[in-house]
Amino acid sequence: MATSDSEFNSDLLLAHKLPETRYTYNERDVAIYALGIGACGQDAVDSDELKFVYHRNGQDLIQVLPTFASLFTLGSLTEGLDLPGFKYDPSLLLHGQQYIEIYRPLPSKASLINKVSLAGLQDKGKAATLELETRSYEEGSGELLCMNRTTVFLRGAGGFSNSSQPFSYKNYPSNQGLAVKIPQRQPLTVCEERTQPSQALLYRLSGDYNPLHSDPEFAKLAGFPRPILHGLCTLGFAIKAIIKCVCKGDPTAVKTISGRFLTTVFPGETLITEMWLEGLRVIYQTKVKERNKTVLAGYVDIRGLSSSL
Ligand SMILES: CCCCCCCCCCCCC/C=C/C(=O)SCCNC(=O)CCNC(=O)[C@H](O)C(C)(C)COP(=O)(O)OP(=O)(O)OC[C@H]1O[C@@H](n2cnc3c(N)ncnc32)[C@H](O)[C@@H]1OP(=O)(O)O
Repeated sequence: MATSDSEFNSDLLLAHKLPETRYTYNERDVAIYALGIGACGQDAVDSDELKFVYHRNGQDLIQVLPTFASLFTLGSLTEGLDLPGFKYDPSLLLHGQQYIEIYRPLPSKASLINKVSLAGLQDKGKAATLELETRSYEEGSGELLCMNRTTVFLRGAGGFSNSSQPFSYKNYPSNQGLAVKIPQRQPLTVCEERTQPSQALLYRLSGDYNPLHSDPEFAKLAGFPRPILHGLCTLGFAIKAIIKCVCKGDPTAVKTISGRFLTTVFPGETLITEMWLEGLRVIYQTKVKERNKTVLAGYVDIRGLSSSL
C-alpha cells in the first residue's frame, strides 16, 4: 500500500537505527545451504561440489560457498521491518538485487554480529526500492568478514513523494552494484543446471521462511500462479556455476558478487548461466531454459585467474 504524502517522513526514516542481529552457524548449516542451491543435485559424487556438503578426502572442514554470506541478512529482516515514516505491504515485497563483498574466506562455523543500516530508498512511482546494508563482524575477533547490500522491490509502495522530483536517497558509491551490459559476443562458457521441484522447500531450511516460496495460497495472493524460487537461491546456482567453470572450483577466488533479479523463477525450471570474462570481472546472465527468459544478470569480481583459462 502506498503511503500518502503526510505519512512519508524522510527525517524520521533516515534517522531510524536498525537493531544489530546475531547469526551463528556451523558446518551442518553450510552443507544444508549448499544442497539448497543445488550442490551435488545432478551428481552425488560431483568432484567440484562434494567438498561443500561432505568432508571430502578427509578434509578437516566443509568448504563454504561465498553466497552463504547472503544468509547473514536474514533473521529479523525476512519477517519485514517496521520503518517509521514509511509504509509498505510486506506481501508484495520482491527481492530486487543483491550486492556482496567478501573480505576474507568464510569460516565453516562462526558467530557473527550484523550491523544493519538503511543504504537507499527510491520512489519509482508504481513501486519503491529500499536498500539495506549489513556488515557482518566475527564475534570475538571483531573482524569484518563481509558486507551485503540487499535491494527489495516494494510493489505498490511508490508515489509517496513529489512526482516531478521523486525521493531518492543513496549513501554508497555509485559504481557499486551497477547494472551490467551483457557482451554481444559468444560467452566464454555456459553452465546448465536443473532445479528440483522441491528446490524452494529445501532452500528455505537455510532460514528464509517467507511463505511466497512454499504456500500456494499465499503465492496466489502475491500475484503468482504457484510458489516462486527465492532470488538468493537462483543467485547461489549462478555463482556456483561461475566457481565451477571460471574459478576451477575454488570458492575463495570470489571477491565481489552483484546480481539483479529480472523475472521470477519457478522451482523445477532449468537454469542456464552464460559467462564472459573482462579482466578479473565475470559478467553473467542466467536464463530459464523452458521459457527462454533472462531471470538474473550481474557480475562477479575474482581475485585471480587460473592459467588454463
Ligand atoms: C523493507 C523490507 C525489509 C526487508 C528486508 C529483507 C532483506 C533480507 C532478505 C531479502 C529477502 C527478501 C524476500 C525474498 C523474496 C524473493 O526472493 S522474491 C524472488 C526473487 N525476485 C524476483 O523474482 C523478482 C524478479 N524481478 C521482477 O519480477 C521484476 O524485475 C520487478 C522487480 C517486478 C520489476 O519489474 P517492473 O515492474 O517491470 O519494473 P520496471 O518498470 O522495469 O522498472 C521500474 C523501476 O524499477 C527499477 N527496477 C526494475 N527491476 C529492478 C530490480 N530487480 N531491482 C531493483 N530495481 C529494479 C528500474 O530500474 C526502474 O527504475 P528507473 O529506471 O529509475 O525508473
